[in-house]
Amino acid sequence: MTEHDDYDYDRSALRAKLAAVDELPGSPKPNPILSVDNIVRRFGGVTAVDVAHLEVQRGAITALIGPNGAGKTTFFNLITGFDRPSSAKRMFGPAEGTATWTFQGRQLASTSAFRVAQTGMVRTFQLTKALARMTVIDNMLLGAQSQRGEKLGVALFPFAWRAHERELVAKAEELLQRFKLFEKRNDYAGSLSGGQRKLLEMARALMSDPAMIMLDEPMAGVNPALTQSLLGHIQDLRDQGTSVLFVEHDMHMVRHISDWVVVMAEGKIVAEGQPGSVMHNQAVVDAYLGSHHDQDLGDDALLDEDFEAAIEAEDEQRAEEERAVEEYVEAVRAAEESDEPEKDEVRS
Ligand SMILES: Nc1ncnc2c1ncn2[C@@H]1O[C@H](COP(=O)(O)OP(=O)(O)OP(=O)(O)O)[C@@H](O)[C@H]1O
Repeated sequence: MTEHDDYDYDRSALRAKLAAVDELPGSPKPNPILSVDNIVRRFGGVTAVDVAHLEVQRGAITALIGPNGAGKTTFFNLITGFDRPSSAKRMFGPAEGTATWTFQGRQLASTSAFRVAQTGMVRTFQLTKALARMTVIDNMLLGAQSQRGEKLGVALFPFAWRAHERELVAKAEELLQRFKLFEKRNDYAGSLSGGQRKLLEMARALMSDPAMIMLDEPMAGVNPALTQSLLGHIQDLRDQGTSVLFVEHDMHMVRHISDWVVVMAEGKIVAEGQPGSVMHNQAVVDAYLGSHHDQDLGDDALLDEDFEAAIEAEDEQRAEEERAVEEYVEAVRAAEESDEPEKDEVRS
């Protein structure tokens, strides 16, 4: 949770400010928590992300939408340190802009996922195989680790370390109660339903009191009974001081809870605006229609080739993501080990 004085706890005041923002790609915000410039990511011949400028308003629930393959997940991976931008392409003359992004005024380019989380920008990530084999409570404690390094003294004094551990378990249990997962605390995370996994991913991210939480498709696979409570949780987070950036295909959710919508297509930001108006924007209509009409559906050979390439890219993407999450978990564990006093020391 952020302690910034300039956080708009009053949502109508926030919306009034956003109503005055130009509905144009890259438009400046009155109080940005995140600002991104010149971020490009290519996979072979595909330019997955090519964002010239984007500002995300502090205190807002911002939705990032766009057709399949628009680059939303890749963009998330880049700014959270789970992926690296492609190096700037040298043209004749000066280099093409260098990727830079700042979060709460801190430069984050070339920062590892673990360090990014320590700055307060925390994303949810799916349960990889290793995480699925851990219990629910252990998943929660893992979520707290990005914060531990900052607690000076905890690493040095065993009594402080023990008290801190107790504090973390209490906090984890409180969050599990809030997300109705307490009864599952000792179950393997892999045994949870799709909706419960989403709740765990969110609860885990909240262990470090992030200033901004980033949710990748929070509604995917969630049954209707849980939808309402998830929406409620997200709005509560905002009201209590956490800015929210989320990727979602479910337009009902986007309209229902977001204060601002950013639209991506073919790697670029093509529109921004308030949820009630942005979908009428011509660039958005074109992006969504274009995504279904740009293939020659009569050419079976082309279709097969495209299909195979798409499947391959998806497999590669999944494997990359799994690798990045495992790397993150390793970094967390290494930090944990260096924090943890020797067992003898703890007993003494
Ligand atoms: N690791 C990878 N290897 C190859 N291509 C990739 C990889 N990751 C992403 N891509 C490609 O980059 C483009 C953008 O993908 P991305 O998943 O970021 O889009 P998206 O907007 O999140 O899509 P969706 O809404 O379908 O999840 C796609 O063409 C995708 O195939």
